[in-house]
Amino acid sequence: MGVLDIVPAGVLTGDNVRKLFDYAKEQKFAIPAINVTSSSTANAVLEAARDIKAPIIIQVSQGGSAYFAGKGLANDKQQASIAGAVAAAHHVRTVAKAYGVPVVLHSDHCAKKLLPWFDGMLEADEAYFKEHQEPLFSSHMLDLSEDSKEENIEICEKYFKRMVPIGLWLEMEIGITGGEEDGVDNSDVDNASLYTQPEDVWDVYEALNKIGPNFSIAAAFGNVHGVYKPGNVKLHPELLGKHQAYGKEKLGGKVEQPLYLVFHGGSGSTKEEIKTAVGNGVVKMNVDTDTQFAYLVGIRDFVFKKKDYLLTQVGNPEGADKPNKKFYDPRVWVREGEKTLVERVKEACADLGNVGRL
Ligand SMILES: O=C(CO)COP(=O)(O)O
Ligand SMILES: O=C[C@H](O)COP(=O)(O)O
Ligand SMILES: [Zn+2]
Ligand SMILES: [Zn+2]
Repeated sequence: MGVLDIVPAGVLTGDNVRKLFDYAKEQKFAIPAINVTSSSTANAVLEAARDIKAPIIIQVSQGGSAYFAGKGLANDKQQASIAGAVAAAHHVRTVAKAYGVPVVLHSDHCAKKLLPWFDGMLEADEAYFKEHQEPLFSSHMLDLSEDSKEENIEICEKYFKRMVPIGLWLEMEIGITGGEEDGVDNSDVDNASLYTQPEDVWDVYEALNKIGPNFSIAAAFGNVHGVYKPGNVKLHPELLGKHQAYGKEKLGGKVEQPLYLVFHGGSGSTKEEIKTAVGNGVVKMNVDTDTQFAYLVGIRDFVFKKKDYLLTQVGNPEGADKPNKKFYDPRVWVREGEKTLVERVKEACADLGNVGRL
């Protein structure tokens, strides 16, 4: 039995998202969530998943969404981020089935000041639901981790009540991911906020579970966005086991790992840290910085290697009259970045045990 016996290929919504995460938890693997900024990066992620027969998560950040629509657009009211997220979603929906893999289509961190972006996406989900009986996206993240726990939970409850009837999954953050995300600079937050307490995770679970079961929690265990020199980041994925044990006890011992947990700041993590996290019920690991770098590598190497073919439209070491079109065509040099990105996505899947799962 594999994932395709449980859910179909293409973008998953509603209970299919939970079925996929349940299967992952049961089989002790997790799915990487790769941030994309263009059809090129989205296609490379799908290509990797197809090649290794794995489900995949594609996500857009608020800044990535704006980029998807075009940096030349104004974004003062989040209009570019809304349009870009919707465009990315339609693109992924259109091609995902052709790649033959199940896809969770997700939006990343949304802090309080970015809620108009969330509202715009939710309106697009509701409109899509009216026509297709499912939302446009699979899931969205709310990140009120900078606010008080009470306010964080309250805002999540409010949105989750609107998301449940149309079959949207909610990811929320409690405890803070360090580093930077969408202009929210968390590089100076106090150390305790980087490690969420089991009681706080339970409070979130209890509140949201009253509304529906389709939600996940990004509990902090020292996670930081970005890649820093070794030793700078102290990840404690074993703490996630404590959240699961606390939840199990509160639920009367009936459910072994009641929480769906999300690992932020996946880039730069060791294989061992990733393994421990997955063992403790992480079903999704976000990777952005490492895949950004991977996308550059292929393009960078191509440009360095073919430099003498890229300086003029006509004329290269093979002759002054030789045209260089087949070197500067973006389908050639951007493709080189796609190839190295494909390989990095495959590596993330392998680290998470997400290979040959279809
Ligand atoms: O958590 C992330 C996106 O939400 C990705 O973090 P990294 O850029 O550290 O991989
Ligand atoms: O939040 C972390 C992700 O890496 C998103 O980054 P971004 O806001 O630069 O797109
Ligand atoms: Zn955050
Ligand atoms: Zn993150």
